[in-house]
Amino acid sequence: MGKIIAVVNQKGGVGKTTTVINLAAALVEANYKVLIVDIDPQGNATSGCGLQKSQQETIYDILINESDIKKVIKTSPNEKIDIIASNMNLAGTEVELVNTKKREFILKEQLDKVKDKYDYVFIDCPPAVNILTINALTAANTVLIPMQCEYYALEGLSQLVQTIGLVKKSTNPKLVLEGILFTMYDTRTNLSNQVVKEVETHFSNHVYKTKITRSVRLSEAPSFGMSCISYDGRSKGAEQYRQLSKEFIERNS
Ligand SMILES: Nc1ncnc2c1ncn2[C@@H]1O[C@H](COP(=O)(O)OP(=O)(O)OP(=O)(O)O)[C@@H](O)[C@H]1O
Repeated sequence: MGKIIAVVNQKGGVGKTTTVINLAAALVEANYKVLIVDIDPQGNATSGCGLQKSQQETIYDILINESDIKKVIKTSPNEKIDIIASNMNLAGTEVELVNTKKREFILKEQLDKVKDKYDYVFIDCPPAVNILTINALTAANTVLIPMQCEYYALEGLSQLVQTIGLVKKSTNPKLVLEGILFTMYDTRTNLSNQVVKEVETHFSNHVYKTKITRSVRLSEAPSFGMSCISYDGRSKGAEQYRQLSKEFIERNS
């Protein structure tokens, strides 16, 4: 099948990487084949999966040096998730690709060579709308948006929807929304509940019923280079991402 999902939000620190790693880990636990593509120069998905950022070849080599994508794929030591690593080399891509023709399509052309080996491919995007994010949105079938329950998140969401609209008009007409996931959710605050209500009014079918609350285990796991599912499989964070994976699968079946 090889469905490609770009995990996107131009706002930083909203839980993109945490969602990519833990949703992927929950799907692998349920016997699905998953590839993570780290396209963020911060390389947090790379280190969070227990891989060194100083890999010999990374997504940079795929985008800039036309390296063979099959040779760049590594496997995370704990969860056995396939992953294409990233590091700071990627930070200059915008400038390096400036004279490259069809530069928005590089990732798509490369992923087309391997996607059918997987059930799902998740692309962890940087917190910006730049050539890396546009490559991800051009390669993707769908967009998954993690968001926090903050007032400004609503503004950010409408900007993101506009960006998706622009990509649909230019490089990827078939791109659709996979879902909106509330992260670091706090049921006790009125603001959280108001933001959820507002988003559900506009995107009712697309908002995941599963909400990810704040959890210490989820924030600790990356420093051990593993998902929360591997780090503490019985924790609340692990259970919530398993629940999300079930909802994700149901929607995709
Ligand atoms: N549910 C949660 N509970 C507690 N901490 C969380 C939760 N989700 C994410 N975090 C923490 O919040 C921080 C930001 O999360 P994360 O790196 O996943 O966001 P991001 O959107 O990928 O960030 P960036 O935009 O910088 O790439 C990290 O320190 C992470 O461990």
